[in-house]
Amino acid sequence: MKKHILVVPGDGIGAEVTTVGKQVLEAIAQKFGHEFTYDEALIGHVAIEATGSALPDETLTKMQAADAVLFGAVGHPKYDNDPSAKVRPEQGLLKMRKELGLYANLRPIKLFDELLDASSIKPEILRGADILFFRELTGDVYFGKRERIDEGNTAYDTMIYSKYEVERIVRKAFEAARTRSKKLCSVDKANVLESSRLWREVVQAIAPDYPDVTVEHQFIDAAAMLLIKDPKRFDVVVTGNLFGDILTDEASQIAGSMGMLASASVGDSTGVYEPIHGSAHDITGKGVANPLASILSVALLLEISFGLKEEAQMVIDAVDAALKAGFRTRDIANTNTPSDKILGTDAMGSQILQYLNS
Ligand SMILES: NC(=O)C1=CN([C@@H]2O[C@H](COP(=O)(O)OP(=O)(O)OC[C@H]3O[C@@H](n4cnc5c(N)ncnc54)[C@H](O)[C@@H]3O)[C@@H](O)[C@H]2O)C=CC1
Ligand SMILES: CC(C)CC(=O)C(=O)O
Ligand SMILES: [Mg+2]
Repeated sequence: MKKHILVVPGDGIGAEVTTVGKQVLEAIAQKFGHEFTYDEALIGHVAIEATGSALPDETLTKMQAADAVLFGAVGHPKYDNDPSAKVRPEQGLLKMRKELGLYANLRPIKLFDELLDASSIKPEILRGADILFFRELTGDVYFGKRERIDEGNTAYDTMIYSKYEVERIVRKAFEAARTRSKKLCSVDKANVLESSRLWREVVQAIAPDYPDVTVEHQFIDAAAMLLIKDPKRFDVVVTGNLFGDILTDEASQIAGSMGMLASASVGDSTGVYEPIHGSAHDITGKGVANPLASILSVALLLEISFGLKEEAQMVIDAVDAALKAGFRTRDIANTNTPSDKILGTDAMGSQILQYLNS
């Protein structure tokens, strides 16, 4: 199979982990006789420095032309601590999602058995947890009107959803629920927010089209609590952009670390595959970032954009094998397990490549 992949490392550890992700793609190409070609493009802080824009036109054009995008992360402490900055790295990410029509962000939360002890949640609560989040990605408060008024002393952001935006993501979630345990949980704040009441109305209207799927509704605050109390009660979860952003960072603790969670952003055109984590300033440049989220994003890319199920499974098996052999990056190491072999980013990548090349 011939495919063209655009690698967009972005900022901070984004560059460190996508380097490994690309090596994994190439190892798969070699093993299975595929011809993958690659290009790179700028986004985020590095793009602002080079061009003045967080998403240069050239990057967007390359994204539109690619068969898939492997994305790292954006963000720089300079902006986090300067609320007045007008051009910001995160604008590049949001614009990319909007321009490419990436309205569905799939975030699988799957705990590898070997990491049962890496989480701060009790193993008996965690064992068997397997959740698929559908986070709406091009609407909500991230895209509504925002403004400073009252001479800068007051600010507002608008949480806004249209029916069609809710319907398309909810239908995707129902379809996925059909292929899993036929349970869908929709998360909103319909006891307070009008946009959430619209969300719930749409879910209720669509539900009869999927009579084989049992639907439950949870308010975001209760859902956040239940996720930790009893993660196994969830299977497919669908929610808005903001709630999905927050809930999935929380859910990363079910999988052991932010460094374990991959995602697929899909919709109207090229799919973008990205870890759920950010640029992680606190560990940038130290060579300790966990590359497994990027590697598992490669597995999603292979399966979803290219339909290469066997290749995707081999990547997951490689991650499983490395964990079974006791290899850990710092974030998933258990200080009580002396047999853990703690590796840096590249060395963990090498373990995965060794498996794929064997
Ligand atoms: N998709 C994106 O590009 C995202 C960008 N950001 C940006 O990233 C910057 C940092 O934001 P934070 O709130 O610190 O979130 P973050 O996700 O970058 O980091 C949160 C914590 O998780 C750890 N962590 C994250 N990824 C890891 C990995 N692969 N291996 C080991 N540990 C890992 C970090 O060291 C940090 O302690 C900000 O500028 C923010 O705006 C944040 C989230 C998503
Ligand atoms: C930086 C945000 C715009 C994105 C984010 O936190 C995410 O997509 O998980
Ligand atoms: Mg986030």
